[in-house]
Amino acid sequence: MVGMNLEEAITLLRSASRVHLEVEVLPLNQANGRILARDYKAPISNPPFDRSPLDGYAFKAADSEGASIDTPITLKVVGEVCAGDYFPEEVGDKEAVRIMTGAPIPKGCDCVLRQEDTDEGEKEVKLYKALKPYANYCYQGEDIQAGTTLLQEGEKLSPVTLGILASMGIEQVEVRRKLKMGLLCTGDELTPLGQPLKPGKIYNANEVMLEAKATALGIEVHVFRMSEDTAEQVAHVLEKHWNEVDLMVTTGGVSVGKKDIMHEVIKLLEAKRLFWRIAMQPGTPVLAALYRDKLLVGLSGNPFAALANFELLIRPLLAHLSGDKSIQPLYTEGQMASVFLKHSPKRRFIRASFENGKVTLNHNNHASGSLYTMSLCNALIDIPAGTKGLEVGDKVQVVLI
Ligand SMILES: Nc1nc2c(c(=O)[nH]1)N[C@H]1C(S)=C(S)[C@@H](COP(=O)(O)OP(=O)(O)OC[C@H]3O[C@@H](n4cnc5c(N)ncnc54)[C@H](O)[C@@H]3O)O[C@H]1N2
Ligand code: MOO
Repeated sequence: MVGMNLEEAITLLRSASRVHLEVEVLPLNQANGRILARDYKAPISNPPFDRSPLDGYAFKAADSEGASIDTPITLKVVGEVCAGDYFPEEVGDKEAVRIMTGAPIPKGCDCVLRQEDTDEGEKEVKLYKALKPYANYCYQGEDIQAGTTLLQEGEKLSPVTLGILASMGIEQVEVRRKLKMGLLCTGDELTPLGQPLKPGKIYNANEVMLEAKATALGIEVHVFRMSEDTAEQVAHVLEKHWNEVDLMVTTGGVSVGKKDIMHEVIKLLEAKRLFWRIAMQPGTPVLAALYRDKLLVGLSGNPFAALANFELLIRPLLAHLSGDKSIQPLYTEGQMASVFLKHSPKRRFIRASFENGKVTLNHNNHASGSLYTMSLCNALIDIPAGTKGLEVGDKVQVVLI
């Protein structure tokens, strides 16, 4: 079998390079999706005070004993408290305070009766229901106790965790800076968007696709271009921008043809080649090297192969380097709802749709140069080497993408 096992390649890349993501301090509204650089403890309790969960009346539960529709109990209303206010005095026996949802429960009260169970009186209130102590009573700190470890270093911030930090009055967070990935698409045939196609030329599909893919994973993508497709020019561009990124990904020029210049680029840079070729199809001819402690990974130029290389090899690497485990590829099991007749002498990944455990092939075009048929797909089927074909009902491993 030509090439390294995919999992071994991932392990090798992960262990070959180390990046240091410095700490940044960001306001909460810019920190969604970032990785925390330290633990966060609760500086205050939440709620910060005992509060009412209802609009009604607060009083001592003992004063409502025996109250019912037929035998109401009357209490004197000594004041009113809305959310945002507080009632400054202690409430005495046989007294009640008109209280709104979210308002602090005044001293001397141990329950809240909803206004629907009263006559909603202003000066006096008739209670139609007896309450037990601490009925309808939200305790200080029942959500979060001051001092609790809320979030831990390495956690990824989400809208919910940002909301929790905000509820604690925390304005800014210490997070790791984003991982920076350089992206350079090689190939003389590539025509920038907006320019007419000359004979033999094509538009650059990989650049925008991989930039969008990596950006969606929370990576800061730096796109580089070269003026001519020569090993010298590519080596020059990579060298020039090497310090701006944490790893560099290229596409094209990794196979065996005359213009497969990435092999020469590695030599010119005097980078250490880690491997060439992975035992997978598409995307076999991946080339990886280490240069000044950073990785250079050259993906196949064929757009579907570049996508498969990105999802299966680059994505686990980005998860490792960025510290964001949530961007790991998601493997699951599915059952074939279509047939795939081809023999797979190599480990093969084919595009498919995965829904409710069923794996469907939408078409027969699996060519690594065809991207269009990928547009309806959300998964890759991982077909082990030596598989004769897939029948309806066969169990398969799928990678969700
Ligand atoms: N004699 C052999 N020829 C090939 C072999 C082999 O083993 N022996 N391997 C084939 C396989 S498999 C693949 S995959 C390709 C990989 O080639 P490269 O990674 O070197 O890529 P290129 O040759 O530069 O391009 C391949 C294909 O993709 C198009 N392309 C390139 N870049 C882009 C882009 N940014 N956007 C859209 N399309 C792109 C390019 O025009 C070519 O058609 O090699 C096989 N050959
Ligand atoms: O490895 Mo290539 O991507 O099969 O076409």
